[in-house]
Amino acid sequence: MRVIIQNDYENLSLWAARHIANSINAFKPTEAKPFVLGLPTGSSPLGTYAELIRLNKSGYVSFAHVVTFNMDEYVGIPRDHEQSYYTFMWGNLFSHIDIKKENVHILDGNAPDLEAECAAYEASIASFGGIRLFLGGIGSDGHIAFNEPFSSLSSRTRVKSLTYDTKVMNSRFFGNDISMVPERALTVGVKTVTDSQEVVILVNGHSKARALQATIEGGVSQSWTCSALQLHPKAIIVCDEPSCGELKVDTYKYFKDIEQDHLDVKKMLR
Ligand SMILES: N[C@@H]1[C@@H](O)[C@H](O)[C@@H](COP(=O)(O)O)O[C@@H]1O
Repeated sequence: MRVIIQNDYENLSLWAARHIANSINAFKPTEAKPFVLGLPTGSSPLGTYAELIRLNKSGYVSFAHVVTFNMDEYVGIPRDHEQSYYTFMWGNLFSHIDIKKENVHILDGNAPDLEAECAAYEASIASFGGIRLFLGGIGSDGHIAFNEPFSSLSSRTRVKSLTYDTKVMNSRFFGNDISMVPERALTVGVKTVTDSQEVVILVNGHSKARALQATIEGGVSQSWTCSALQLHPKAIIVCDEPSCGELKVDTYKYFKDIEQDHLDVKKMLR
């Protein structure tokens, strides 16, 4: 596992976006060989998306041959609801870049048969040869996508009931009214994420400090689904200083030292 510790959220976002853009450029995608990118919602990726938009508008990277799969979607709210992940993704990224509409994949939380929808999503990912890079965030209880604590570490895309904690956290987007937060979501599984060739997870702020500690220093456990990343051959955690508060001093120093030549976001622009 690599851990990139940036001073603040802005540099975390620049690092992640430039890493993604450089990965797309190095892959040299074409229509026949698209770059397959997994994407999250939430507040964590907003800065990364803003920088990806800027890099796209400046001509540094193109999404013309990028295929995306989003991590999750609420069940039972209309697609055009202001809190649907569909609305979030088009508002915060897709409408501002040169991606083709047909290359965007988002789970349909209103599908008549939710299980069939999830199975079709896994099949669609497989039809593109799997995901090349999965970008993710993390919940304060360590969930990735909506893989709540005690989700199987070999889980696949499925319907999940949201925990009370997650509903409380997400109620801030629903007028602070927990009863307005959907009870269920469709989500890719832990294994769907860890099957990707590379996983990049954004972790920022004090509220994520325990989750970061569990991700890096804890044992692999279904009680912190983020810990499954320890078994991944190419996982990168991009975090800020406030989220490092629960790490051992030695752990912190180790990653600062070993990554010291890879932290300067200015040097990432080619
Ligand atoms: N399903 C999403 C996750 O994908 C996200 O990582 C998490 C953290 O959100 P935030 O980035 O706003 O802290 O929230 C939700 O539960």
